[in-house]
Amino acid sequence: MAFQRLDMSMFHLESFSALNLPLGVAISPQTVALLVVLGFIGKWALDYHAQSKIPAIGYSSIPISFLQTWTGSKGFMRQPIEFMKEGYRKHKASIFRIAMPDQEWMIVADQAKITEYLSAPDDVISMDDSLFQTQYTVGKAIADNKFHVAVVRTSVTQSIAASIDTMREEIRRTFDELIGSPSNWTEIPINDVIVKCVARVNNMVFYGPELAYNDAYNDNAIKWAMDVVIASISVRNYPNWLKSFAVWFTPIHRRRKMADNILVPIVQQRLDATAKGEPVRDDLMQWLIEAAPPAQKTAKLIAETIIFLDLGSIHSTGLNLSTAVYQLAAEPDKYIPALRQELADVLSTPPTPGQESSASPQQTITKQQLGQLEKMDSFLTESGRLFPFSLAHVSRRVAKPFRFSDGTVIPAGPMIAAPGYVIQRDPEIYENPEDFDGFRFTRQAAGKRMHMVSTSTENLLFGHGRHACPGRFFAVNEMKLILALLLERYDIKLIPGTAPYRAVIGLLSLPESNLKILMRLASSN
Ligand code: HEM
Repeated sequence: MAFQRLDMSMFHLESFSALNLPLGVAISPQTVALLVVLGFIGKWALDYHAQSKIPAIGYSSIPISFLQTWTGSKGFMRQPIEFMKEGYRKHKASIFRIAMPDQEWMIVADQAKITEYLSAPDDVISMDDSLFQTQYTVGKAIADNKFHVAVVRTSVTQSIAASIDTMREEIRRTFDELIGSPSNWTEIPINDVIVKCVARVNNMVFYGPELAYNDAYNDNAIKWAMDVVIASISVRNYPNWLKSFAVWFTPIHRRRKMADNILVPIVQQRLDATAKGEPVRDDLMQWLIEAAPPAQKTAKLIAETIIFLDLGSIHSTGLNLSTAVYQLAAEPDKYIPALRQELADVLSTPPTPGQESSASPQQTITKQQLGQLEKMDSFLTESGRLFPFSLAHVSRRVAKPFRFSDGTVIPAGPMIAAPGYVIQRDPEIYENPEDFDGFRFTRQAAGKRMHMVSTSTENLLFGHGRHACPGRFFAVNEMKLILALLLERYDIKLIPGTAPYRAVIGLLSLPESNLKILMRLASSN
């Protein structure tokens, strides 16, 4: 992006002004300035030549790169959804460009091309220099080591069935504490309840009671996500070598220190116990310790990985579920009786023997039964389809020039993404796509049914391809458990005169998280 280049040039200009070449040839500041300006113009010309083949949305027609992107970004920030729709309508079979204030994005509308760029090697189309600048906001170890991805995909997923009793117990405890048993309609800040519930359930299952019942840690983990967003926006335009320092001046620095203070001693205890061969909890902390490469097996680096996983798991699960609950509260009569009936039917059918070997005899619901809740699955999938968090999905950085099979070249530098929001509202893919149709997916033929955990280029909530979210199996079971207990225990509806709405800021689309709903004990309780 032009602004970025300009800043870099200014920086180089200052440091070169003191430069003396060998053999006593001194370069005057004027010469350096001229070289930098020529370099800037040359690079701009090359970039402009390479990128101008990709059609842009909302750019001015004046052929000056930074003026074009500046106009484009001003328009995009004002009407992001309209820009995305326009790009998709005009270039559905190809690629279009949009500008954000800090950088340019290549939006790949064609589904075959989405598959192509997702199949490119990581050093060409990279996840690392990502939207959240994780190597600076969370820590470099995360960017360098990916062992946690396999741990989540395998060990966490395999542990779901055995964790269900613990999860349900924590959900019940959180509901008792934060909602109680109101016999009359009572206003409840449901998003707060759900996010706290998810934080507590995850920390209990993954790391044990010491973290799950540490309010300071949970509170920090909940606020962590927003501070990472603020920090990533603040540091993105600095040169890479300055970003680690710039992060000190953002709120994430204080939060990271606080998390470290709590976490590092706990992880250290676990490392010591493991080294001495003492009995330890069989949980995510332990699986991470076991999977970490030797150089990564320190309390500091394991703690960093835990913080990163908190960041990826708590808010995404919480906000997705809150979005679905707002929809439920908007149309309680249409959906609540049918979802309760399905739950009752499934619970009255005993699990197939042998399929739930890890379920305890007193378990109230099993993983197998959660999998049979087709209406609930469809309801959650529909909520994710219509109300994703972002207008752009599977976002990556083009680290090296990338050539599509039709010859289109994307130069190194910009972000690349798929327009998930508009794809998921495409009438050629979904009938009446702008309507919330909670049981839409139950009408699909059994073998071809889209489920919440399915990923495809038409359903991008959890990403797609080899980096698709490895925690989605855990997240979906957790969401179903929370929703099932909510339906069993409470009636819900919107406060008259209110309606769920979303704030769209640039590429982000978030639910109004302060919206309260009315809740009371269900009439049958
Ligand atoms: C509803 C909840 C969740 C949503 C919507 C979600 C969404 C996503 C998305 C969109 C990606 C990027 C995929 C891509 O670009 O292709 C991702 C990656 C990831 N998610 Fe999730 N996630 C959720 C829950 C979780 C949970 C519970 C965990 C851990 C227990 C988790 C761990 C991860 C990890 C480790 C990655 C990085 C994968 C990689 O680098 O290959 N997520 N998630």
